[in-house]
Amino acid sequence: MTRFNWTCESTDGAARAGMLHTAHGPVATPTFMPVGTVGTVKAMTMDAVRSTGAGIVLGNTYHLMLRPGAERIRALGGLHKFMDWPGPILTDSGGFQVMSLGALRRLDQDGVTFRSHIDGSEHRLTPESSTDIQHALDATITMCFDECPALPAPPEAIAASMRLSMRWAARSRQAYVQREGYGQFGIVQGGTEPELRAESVKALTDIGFEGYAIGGLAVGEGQELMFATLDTTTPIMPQDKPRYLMGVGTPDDLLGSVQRGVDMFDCVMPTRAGRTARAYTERGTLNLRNARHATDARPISPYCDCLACSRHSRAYLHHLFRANEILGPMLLTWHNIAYYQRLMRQIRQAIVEKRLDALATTLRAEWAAEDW
Ligand SMILES: CO[C@@H]1O[C@H](CNc2nc3cc4c(=O)[nH]c(N)nc4cc3[nH]2)[C@@H](O)[C@H]1O
Ligand SMILES: [Zn+2]
Repeated sequence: MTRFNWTCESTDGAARAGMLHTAHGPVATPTFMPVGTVGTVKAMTMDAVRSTGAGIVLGNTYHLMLRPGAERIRALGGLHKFMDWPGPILTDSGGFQVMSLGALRRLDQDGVTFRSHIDGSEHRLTPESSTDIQHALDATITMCFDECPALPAPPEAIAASMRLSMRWAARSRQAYVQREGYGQFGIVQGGTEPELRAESVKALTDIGFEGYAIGGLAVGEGQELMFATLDTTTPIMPQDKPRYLMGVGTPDDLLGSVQRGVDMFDCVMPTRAGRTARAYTERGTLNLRNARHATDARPISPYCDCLACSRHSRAYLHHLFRANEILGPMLLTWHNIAYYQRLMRQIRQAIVEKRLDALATTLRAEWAAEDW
C-alpha cells in the first residue's frame, strides 16, 4: 500500500512543484481540484473530468450527509465507487457550508445545529460526526471540522473563532481513523491577523496532520488582503507538507498563490462560469451569450484540446446558450476545467524550469490583452 506523503520535486522562489502520493493514486502539485459537491462535477461525466488531466476532486460533507446520506454511500461502497472516480477525493468538513447554506444555525462550543436547505430537517455537526461522515464516504483526504468567520470582523472575534477551531481540530484528529495512503488536513484560521495565523499554525503542527489548509479566506476580503495573509502564513507552515488554499480562485489568484507557496486549490468558479456562458481563456474571460459571438466560427481557444474547442465554434456555444440547451453548460464546463488544468500544468513546468516569474509576466499580459 502507498504511504500518504507529499514530495517536493522543484522550487522556484516560494513556489513548489511536487507529487502527492495517496491510496487512490498520485497527484502532481500545484493542483486544481474540480468541485464535485454532491458527488458530481456539475454538468461533466467523470471521464470528461479525467480527460482534462484533473487528478483529484472535491466533495462536501454538508451536501452528501443531507442527500443521499453518508450511510447510504458507505453501504454502496464509498464515494469513489458511487461516483465512479477511482482517483483521490478530498471532502470538506461541512462547517463552512453550514454557515453559507444551512438555515437557522446554532453554533455552540461543541458543534453546530442547523436545518437542511433542502427540506428543513434538523441536523447537527460536531468534529466527531464530521470526521465519521468523511470516513463513511471513504474520503482520501479528510478536512478538520472548523469554523470560518465572516470577514471583516474585530480581532477578538477572529481570535475566539480561531481558538474554537483549534479545539475542534484536536477533536477531529482524535476521531480520525488512520489508514495507509489516507490523510487528514488541519485548517489554519486567524483571519488576516499575522499573530493569530501564527498561533493557529503552531496549534495545528503541535497536533500533527498530513497536510495543512489555509481557511478563512476567499470570503470577500479581496486579493490584496488574501495575498498579504499568504505572505505571512505560508512561510511559517511546514515546508514538507502540502498546503491547500480553500475556495480559491481565479487564474490570477492561483498564479499569485502558487508564487506564495500554495500547492492545492479548489474553486466553484470554472464550473459555475461554465453554466453561465462565461468562458475562461488565455485572453481573459468571454461571455458567450454576447451577440458578437453569434457568427464566430473560431474555437473558444486555439490552445485547447477540449471537446468544445476541438469540435465546435464560439457561434455554436453562443447558439446553445441562447437556446438554453443542456449541451451548452456541459461543453463550456468541460472547457473551463480543461483551461484550469492546462494552466496548472504550465505553472508546474515553469517551476521545474525555474522560470515562473517570466511565465507570470506573460500570463498577466495575455489575460489583459484583447480577445483574438
Ligand atoms: C468567494 O466565493 C464563494 O466563497 C466560496 C469560496 N471560498 C471559500 N473560503 C473557504 C474557507 C473555508 C474554511 O475556512 N474552512 C472550510 N472547512 N472550508 C472552507 C471553504 C471555503 N471556500 C465559494 O463557495 C463561493 O461561493
Ligand atoms: Zn476548450
